Amino acid sequence: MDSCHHSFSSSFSRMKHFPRERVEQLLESSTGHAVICDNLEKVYPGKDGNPEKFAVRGLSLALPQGECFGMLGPNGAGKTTFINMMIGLIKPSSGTVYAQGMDIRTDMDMIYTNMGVCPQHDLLWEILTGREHLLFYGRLKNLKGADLTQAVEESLKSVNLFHGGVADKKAGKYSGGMKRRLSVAISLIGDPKVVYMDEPSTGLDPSSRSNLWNVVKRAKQDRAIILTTHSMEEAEHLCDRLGIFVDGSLQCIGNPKELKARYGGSYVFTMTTSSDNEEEVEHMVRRLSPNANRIYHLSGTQKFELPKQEVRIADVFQAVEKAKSRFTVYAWGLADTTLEDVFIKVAHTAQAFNVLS
Ligand SMILES: Nc1ncnc2c1ncn2[C@@H]1O[C@H](COP(=O)(O)OP(=O)(O)OP(=O)(O)O)[C@@H](O)[C@H]1O
Repeated sequence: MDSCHHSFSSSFSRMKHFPRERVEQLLESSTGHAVICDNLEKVYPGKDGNPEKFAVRGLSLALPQGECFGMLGPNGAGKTTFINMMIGLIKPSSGTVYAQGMDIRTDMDMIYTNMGVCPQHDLLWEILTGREHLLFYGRLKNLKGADLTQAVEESLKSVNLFHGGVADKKAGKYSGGMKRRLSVAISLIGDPKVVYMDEPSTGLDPSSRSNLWNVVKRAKQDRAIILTTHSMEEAEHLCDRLGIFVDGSLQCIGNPKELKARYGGSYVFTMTTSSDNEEEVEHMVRRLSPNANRIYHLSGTQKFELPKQEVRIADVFQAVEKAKSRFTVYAWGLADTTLEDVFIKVAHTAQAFNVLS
């Protein structure tokens, strides 16, 4: 699917599904799309007088091998429902997914041999060691004998659970970070070509998280990874493309840079002075950018959004230098849009639109 082909206004419309010929073309193409979602839908039946719930509304997406695709979205957007359909835990209401060309409606048994899952909460046996977990899951992936032993050793080394005998300690004794790394290792054993990871680094300290990111980065070279996350930092670090999922549909797709360029149309300018100079600061900002929008104001500290097409960074620096010669500036800053700003903007605007419609 083309990246970020939506304009902001049209992003509210539902993602169009692929025409049948396009799906067939993708399935046959030699470029090898690891995952193709074709107009996938899930409607939960209404219960106790509540109306039915459209959790996923006609989602179409194609992922090439070697790509890590990130799903961002507010709580309840439908990400888990989407992943649960792809891993065969629940059946779609309509549409389907092809993983490595195999259909989840008919070939799930075959798909399992080539698929890895790292669930949101670690599903480990307290009394089994890390090595035993990997041996078990390796056998499920049809590994045997020397191949199995080698795959387990490599896997333990890749997630840093090999040295010092940790591999042979019971998982019940592992720290949170070690359990998470083991879950990721389990999802990657047997070299699956499609891997789903649900919030892989939630709850990890910064150093364990960075270790885990390295594992994921190495792993994505020759497979497709779909991960959900609430961490913008993680999304930016790991994902080649991101989709922002709101109320059952993808509102936009693109790489982090594209999304920021498309949706982050403003700089954020902050300045702290004494309260007596606040008005002067506001005048200065208005002269720089007539359509500036004050978004924060508290005892001398003010924050403005400056539309990018109106301001030149050099002019901002010049204006600040001038201001400094007239009154005391305690602190100031100019920041570009962050992925978090993009997420909040897209999610809020789409939710507001859905409420109105
Ligand atoms: N079995 C069910 N029956 C009815 N409604 C459901 C069921 N499971 C989920 N839902 C509803 O479908 C919507 C999507 O839920 P889902 O768990 O997929 O969201 P999510 O994006 O994964 O959220 P989170 O980020 O909190 O994990 C929610 O409104 C939820 O209440």
